[in-house]
Amino acid sequence: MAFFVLSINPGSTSTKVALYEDEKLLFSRNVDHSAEELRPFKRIIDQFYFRKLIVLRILAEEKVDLNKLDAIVGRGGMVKPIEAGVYEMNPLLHHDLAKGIQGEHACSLGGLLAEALIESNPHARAFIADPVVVDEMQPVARLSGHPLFPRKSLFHALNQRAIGRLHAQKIGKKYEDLTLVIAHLGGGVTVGAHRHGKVVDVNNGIDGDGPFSANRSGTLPAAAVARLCFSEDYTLPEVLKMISSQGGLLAHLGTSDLREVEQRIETGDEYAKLVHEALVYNIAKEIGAMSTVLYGKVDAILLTGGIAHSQQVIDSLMSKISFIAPVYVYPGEDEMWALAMNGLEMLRGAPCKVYE
Ligand SMILES: Nc1ncnc2c1ncn2[C@@H]1O[C@H](COP(=O)(O)OP(=O)(O)OP(=O)(O)O)[C@@H](O)[C@H]1O
Ligand SMILES: CCCC(=O)O
Repeated sequence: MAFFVLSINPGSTSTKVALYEDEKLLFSRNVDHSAEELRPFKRIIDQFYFRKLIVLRILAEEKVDLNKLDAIVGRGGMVKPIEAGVYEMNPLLHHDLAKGIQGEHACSLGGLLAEALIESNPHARAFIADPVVVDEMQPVARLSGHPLFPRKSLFHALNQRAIGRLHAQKIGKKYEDLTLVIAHLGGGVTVGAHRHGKVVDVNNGIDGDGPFSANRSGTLPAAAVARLCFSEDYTLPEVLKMISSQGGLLAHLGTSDLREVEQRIETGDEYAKLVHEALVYNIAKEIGAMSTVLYGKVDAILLTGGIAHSQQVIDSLMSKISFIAPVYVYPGEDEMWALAMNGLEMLRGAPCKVYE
């Protein structure tokens, strides 16, 4: 008997939905959200009905009967630090996703949407898989320069691991046997040091750590941020938004769409060109840093995420990092497939992890 599994992936700039019949993709849809469209929502949890309507509209257009689904797997979520794996929705997981106990991120809506959409279908199951809070960091990587501010593992765990596995499969090896630097270049940018199947260090993509991205600030000069916080010109939510959703390309150029930035460069916009160069420069620096975490013994550098579609970014990155290790480009992401396959494994009887 075939299983029907729906994947839902709310990203910071998009909502992606895909349906699989066992391993076969039936459809995949992506709806982009402009910064203007998302601006009215004070908190990400406030986007729940907006995103739910988008998913329902896609399902109606694709003529999908919710009662025919066996599982929905949502990307998750800012819950407790947990090991990699698949977790079935339960009341505690619902609570922690809705509250965003480690902060706000669009992906927290994934599990909540999965759960809400199976409400009228008692035979279906709702899961999250390899959430952004997967934490395998080595002890030395957890220390920042002050004990009050330990470094946290918050990254594109699902896609980084899926691309690591895909690459290993392509070269006929096991992911667990490789050392890889994997850079996810999307709405957020995270660069992970993967040592034999564990992500031993990674920049925290959302809290102001590492390169800036489409809409995140990345690392900022700490003292300048502290002064701004006490200037009384900004509230805490405003400063947090600056860091996690209104920084990067968006703050510099008023758009989080790299395609638009590249069009502006073509029309001679010098500032857009400088920001584009700075984007690449900072990503390259982080890749260099993660290569030292692996003592320079890097089997490959893998570039993935929406920004990896840009030939301009790839060419410019290559010139800075190809001396480290062979570079492979996997544009976009394999998250939809990874979500569905994780759900399928559970339906076929694999043990599911319990969030507690
Ligand atoms: N063909 C392309 N050329 C250049 N840039 C692109 C292309 N396609 C997408 N992008 C850029 O990629 C970024 C979005 O990447 P992506 O879709 O991976 O983000 P997301 O899924 O919303 O968030 P995240 O990846 O952090 O979960 C945007 O800046 C977008 O303009
Ligand atoms: C917290 C996951 C990484 C990102 O979206 O930047």
